[in-house]
Amino acid sequence: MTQTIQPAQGTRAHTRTVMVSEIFGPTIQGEGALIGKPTVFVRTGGCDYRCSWCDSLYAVLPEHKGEWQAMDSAQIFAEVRRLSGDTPLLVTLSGGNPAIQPLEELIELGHQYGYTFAIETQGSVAQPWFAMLDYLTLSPKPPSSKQVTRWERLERCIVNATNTQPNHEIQICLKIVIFNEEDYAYARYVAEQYPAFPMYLQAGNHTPPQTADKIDISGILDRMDWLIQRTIADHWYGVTVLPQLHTLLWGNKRGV
Ligand SMILES: C[S@@+](CC[C@H](N)C(=O)[O-])C[C@H]1O[C@@H](n2cnc3c(N)ncnc32)[C@H](O)[C@@H]1O
Ligand SMILES: Nc1nc2[nH]cc(C(=O)O)c2c(=O)[nH]1
Ligand code: SF4
Ligand SMILES: [Mg+2]
Repeated sequence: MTQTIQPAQGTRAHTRTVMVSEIFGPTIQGEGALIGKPTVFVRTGGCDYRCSWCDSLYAVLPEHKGEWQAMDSAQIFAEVRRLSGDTPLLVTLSGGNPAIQPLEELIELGHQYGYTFAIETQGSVAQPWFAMLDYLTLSPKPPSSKQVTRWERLERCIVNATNTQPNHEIQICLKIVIFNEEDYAYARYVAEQYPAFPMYLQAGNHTPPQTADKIDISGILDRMDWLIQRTIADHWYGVTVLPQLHTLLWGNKRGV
């Protein structure tokens, strides 16, 4: 799409705001490659997907827009600094889909103060600023989500992320939520396409906030047990199988 709105004369393009659903932490990263690491989350509002089992619909659906706030990077970073007691740490950008927000300035600002940045995104929107990230988690959605993967877009995310400055390194991984055999087959396919990237399989939570009042931890652990047996039966030893640690600890609670 061509840019139709030009900033007014004298207006710096960097005043673009980010739609924010919540900023919280420090807590631990509960998922994937950085599981257990202290982090502050910046959760943006708005998503181009509607996963059937999404656990963060309050950051996805337009009816929650009234709860979101348009913030500039200085405001977001001030809140990150306040929460972290001015001590640099890992900032995790999630959502919604954070890739539809202008986050490059926040990353640039945070880097100046020693903060590092990870993003969680489904790989449906590629941004040039992915190359500025320290960690990129691509979480393409399996059939149970009822979303359709645009493979060329996932590929574009990787191309953009690897187009780094000479002195910068980014770690890329894949994380796929699994509910059933079809999802598992999808994950096998993705791993085959991208053998260079570590693959994390995440046991799905079938009781996200909108579908049940109470979380079914033993059901999630049963699914994880099945998933472990499934990978071992296939001799798939390069994979890592994980739960959502925050879900085991704190259930469907928000802001943790
Ligand atoms: C809420 S999403 C936000 C970031 C981005 N939209 C994405 O999906 O990667 C963050 C992570 O939570 C995972 N997730 C969402 N709902 C889940 C559920 N019910 N069980 C397990 N993981 C879930 C997503 O697959 C994604 O890896
Ligand atoms: N502790 C914790 N870890 C997480 N990892 C990914 C999350 C997300 O919603 O993106 C999340 C979250 O909401 N909380
Ligand atoms: S892509 Fe992520 S935030 Fe969007 S609906 Fe799916 S799980 Fe939720
Ligand atoms: Mg979550």
